[in-house]
Amino acid sequence: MHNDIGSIVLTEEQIKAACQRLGKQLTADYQHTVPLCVGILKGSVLFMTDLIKEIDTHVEMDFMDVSSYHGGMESTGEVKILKDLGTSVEGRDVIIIEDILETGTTLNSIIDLLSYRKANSIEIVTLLDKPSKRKVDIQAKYVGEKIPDDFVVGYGLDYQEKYRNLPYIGLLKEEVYR
Ligand SMILES: O=P(O)(O)OC[C@H]1O[C@H](OP(=O)(O)OP(=O)(O)O)[C@H](O)[C@@H]1O
Ligand SMILES: Nc1nc2[nH]cnc2c(=O)[nH]1
Repeated sequence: MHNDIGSIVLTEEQIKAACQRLGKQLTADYQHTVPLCVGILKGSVLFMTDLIKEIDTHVEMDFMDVSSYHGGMESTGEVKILKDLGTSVEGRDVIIIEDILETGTTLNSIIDLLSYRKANSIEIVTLLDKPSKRKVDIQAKYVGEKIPDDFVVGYGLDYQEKYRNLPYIGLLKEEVYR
């Protein structure tokens, strides 16, 4: 598996530092409320578990599975809800936790849905942000790292469902795609 990686984009140490920094900001910003952290499956699982350990105040967690990618590398623009929340968001302060924000299609539809369900506030935390690929005007308040327009894998992010268990984020060698 490691042999398929051509270069590293974020090391384990850089990921840990990003989680610590974001965790501190969230601790300060959510002192007076108990936010509902919503992890977007499956990519955000590794990031969410590391991030919430760095939040030093009460939080609750739930998950949604919303898919706009179907095994390849390009967004189809279609968003399907595969698994919905088990918690009501009405009146809640929601923190959406994502591994990557790219076109914004996925988060845009989730925000629309949670607003319709009357969440009190909705903020986005994303480990990675690819602003150059944005199609929808959407910004994350909390960003781990801005990255260029390359397809990354690892730490939750897959290529054809593999590489999610890499502890760092990297680029695949060209030959892996052939
Ligand atoms: O900003 P966008 O262009 O919408 O892309 C970002 C979304 O794409 C990935 O999810 P994916 O649908 O691949 O599901 P996965 O997390 O289960 O791999 C990623 O986890 C984000 O949810
Ligand atoms: N694995 C992976 N999924 C994505 N979804 C949106 N961008 C990416 C990316 O760069 N890598």
